[in-house]
Formats: sequence, structure tokens, C-alpha cells
Amino acid sequence: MSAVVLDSVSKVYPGGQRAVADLSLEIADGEFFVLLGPSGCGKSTTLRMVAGLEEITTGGLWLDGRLANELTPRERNVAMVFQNGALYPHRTVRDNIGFPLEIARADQAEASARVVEMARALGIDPTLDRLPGTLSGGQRQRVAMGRAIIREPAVFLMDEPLSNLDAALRTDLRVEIGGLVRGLGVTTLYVTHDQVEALTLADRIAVLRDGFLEDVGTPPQIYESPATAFVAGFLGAPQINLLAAVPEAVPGEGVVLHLGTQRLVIPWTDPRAEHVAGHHAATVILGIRSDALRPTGDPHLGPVLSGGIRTLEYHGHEWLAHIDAGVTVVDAAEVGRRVRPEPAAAGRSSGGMAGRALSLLRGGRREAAGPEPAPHVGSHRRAELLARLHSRDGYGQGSHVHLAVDLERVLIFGRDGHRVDPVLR
Ligand SMILES: Nc1ncnc2c1ncn2[C@@H]1O[C@H](COP(=O)(O)OP(=O)(O)OP(=O)(O)O)[C@@H](O)[C@H]1O
Repeated sequence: MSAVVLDSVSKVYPGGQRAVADLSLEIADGEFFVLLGPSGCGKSTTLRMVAGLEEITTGGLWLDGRLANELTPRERNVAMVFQNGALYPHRTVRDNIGFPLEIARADQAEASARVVEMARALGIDPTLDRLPGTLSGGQRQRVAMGRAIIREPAVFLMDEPLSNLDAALRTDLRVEIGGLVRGLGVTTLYVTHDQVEALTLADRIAVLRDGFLEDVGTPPQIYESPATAFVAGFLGAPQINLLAAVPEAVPGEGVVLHLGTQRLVIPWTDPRAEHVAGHHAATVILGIRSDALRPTGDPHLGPVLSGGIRTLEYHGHEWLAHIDAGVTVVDAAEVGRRVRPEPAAAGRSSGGMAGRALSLLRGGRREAAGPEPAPHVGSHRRAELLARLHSRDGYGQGSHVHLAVDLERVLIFGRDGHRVDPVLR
């Protein structure tokens, strides 16, 4: 077992592509640590640097208190499981699982007993004499896991091990991996872009974006109290409502947040009020999860947002209301982005509501015509607010709805996407 420490680690690929930027993480001995983020954010590169498959450009990697930058993959005593299992196709399941023991020249009788034991633990003992090509995706991943576990490494490195499996199998194997790895107590670094995997498996999660660390914390910390609007937008389904608002500090009342013609008030007794007051007359971003909005009959009782239902979607256990509320939606993917989008992703329309939000977030500054791509601020969503309704309750398309806002759960971010109030970790 081993602690893993990354100290200001950066990776620039030949050709100048910077994949990881100044990343510092401390992963405790025995911790199940998940690297989460969208495609291209540098998760796999980070994992491969820890494995020794990719050179570290600058910074230090420490494994069990030892500087490991120059160690070979074998010297690091880590085991990696890839997305596709990566098994030897001409070797049986038995030989694939036993391969690390064969390399280590372990006692043959003892090795074969351990292989059988491992296969039993993973529920693949009936397949021991089959070739990988005859296995299902889930069975192949179990074999890959078995091969990684059997050598009792100091660190497990898993790169999206479930992403090629169908949803049901993914859930099953997710539970199994969680149980198995926890049982072994081996430090695990697990890469995924799937928030459910991250939230369910991790002791702690680090969220990466464009190679930078956005946030790190336990699943409840990251979900309930994200450090940035990007993280708030990345976690949770349906996606959090991110709305542009202009704060106005009003003595005796609180900080009034103007959202178009609507308003919410953070009373002075709320510790966030003084922080958001510092953004007086600037633009802030409110993060309101759909379950922090509850239909109410009385628009004058407590904080309320109102709007017209554009669409009602039936989701079985609930209805999802898409509501036009005359508010400006902010695109989580672009707020506070430090890296310019690739040319293909740039140049999307910034007109209409998106354009208004963009100009709000830039303090009304007009975008100069020039080579800099315009960050996309706006929404792909069909309406401005998403709210959950437990029943249809007489609502339909075009109905006017008042939504009581659970103010305690509203997150407030500055225009740079960072929380205005201190983020406790
Ligand atoms: N060998 C390479 N040479 C040059 N650039 C690379 C190389 N490998 C990755 N990159 C770039 O580095 C960035 C990070 O890639 P990486 O594979 O680490 O991201 P990721 O978060 O794991 O993405 P995904 O979820 O799609 O696998 C991307 O912009 C990618 O194009």
C-alpha cells in the first residue's frame, strides 16, 4: 500500500499540447480516489504519469514517500486496468490472471491456487479455460481486474474500466469493484467521466478541466458545496440551474439578487450576504438545483421564482418542468474557462439570450472582432429553469408556476465561476 502525492505536476506533450497543468494532489494510503472530468481534461494523462507510462514534464510524483519520477513502471509497483481490459488474446483466462505471478516466478502450485481463488472471488471461475475472445465485456473486465489484483500492487490505477459495458452490467460491476477494492484496502486512483461512478465509488473526487484542478473533496462536499460553477454543472442530473443575477446591497433588507424582472433576497443574517455584497452591481451566477425548487401556491411567501411551463417531461417517478422565467442562463462549460476552446468548438452563436448572458458576464464589454474565439455562454437547454414536480398536479404546457426557492441551498458564484463565499473542505 502506498500514498500517492502529485506536487505541481504538469504534462506538455511533444508538439506543445499541455494536458495537465500544475496539478497537486495528496492521495492517502488506502484511499479510493476518483479523477473526474470531461473528455480531454487530462485524467488519463495523469494516471499514465503515475503508472510511469508517460513522462512527467515538470513537478514531482511521490509514491510511498519516495520520489518516483524516474522509476520504471515495474519499480513503482502499480497495476493498471484499462477501458478495454487489454488481455492477451491467445492466453486463457487462467493464464491471463496468472501472468503477473508467472513474471514474478512465483511457486507454480501456489500461483494456480491463487488464480482459482481470484476467479472465484470475481465470479468468473467457470471461464478459466476460455480465451478472452469468447467472453462478454463484463467478464473480460473481471479478468483484467483479477490480473491487476493478484499481484497485490501498492496502487491500483483504473482508467474508465466500466465505460465499455452496458448500463446494467456497469452498475453491477461498479458495486463489485467498490466492495473488492475496499476489502483489499489498496490505494486506488480511478478515472471516469461518469459522475455517478465518481459519487458512488470515491472517498474523494478531484474534478479536472482543461488540465487544471477545479475542485477536490468528498462526494457530498463536491455535490453540495462545489468550489466552482463548472463543478456544480458537471455533477447532478438534471443539470443544476445556473442563472445570471445582479446583486444590490440594500440596507435593512439584505442583498437583492436581480434576475431579469425577478428578485431573490439574501438577508443580512445569512453569512453569504456580506460576500455577495462585495459583488454589488456586478454579475454573479446563482446555482439552483432543480430539487431546491418546489411549486407553491403563494408567490408572496418566501423566496419565489415564477415562470411559464414550456414543456413537461414524464420521468416515471417525477415530472421535469422546463420553465421560461425571463432569466439568463449561464453555460457551466464556459464559465471561468482558462483555456480557449478548440477552433471547432468556438464560433458558435453568441446572439440572443446567450449573447446577453455573455455581455452580462463580461460586464457589458463588447466582444472585439478578432482571432480570439468567443466563449459560449448560454444554454443548450430548451428553457431557462428546470424544476421537479412530484405529480402533474394540474400543470400543463403554458401553465404559470411559482417555485419556492430553498435559499439555503442556492450556490453563489462570481463571474469568474468561483464561489463568492468560503468553500470549506
Ligand atoms: N500522446 C499525445 N500527444 C499529444 N496530445 C495528447 C496525447 N495524449 C493526450 N493528448 C491530449 O492531452 C489532453 C488530455 O488528454 P487525456 O487523454 O489525458 O484526457 P482525458 O481526460 O483522459 O480524456 P478522455 O476521457 O477522452 O480519455 C487532450 O487534449 C489530448 O488531446
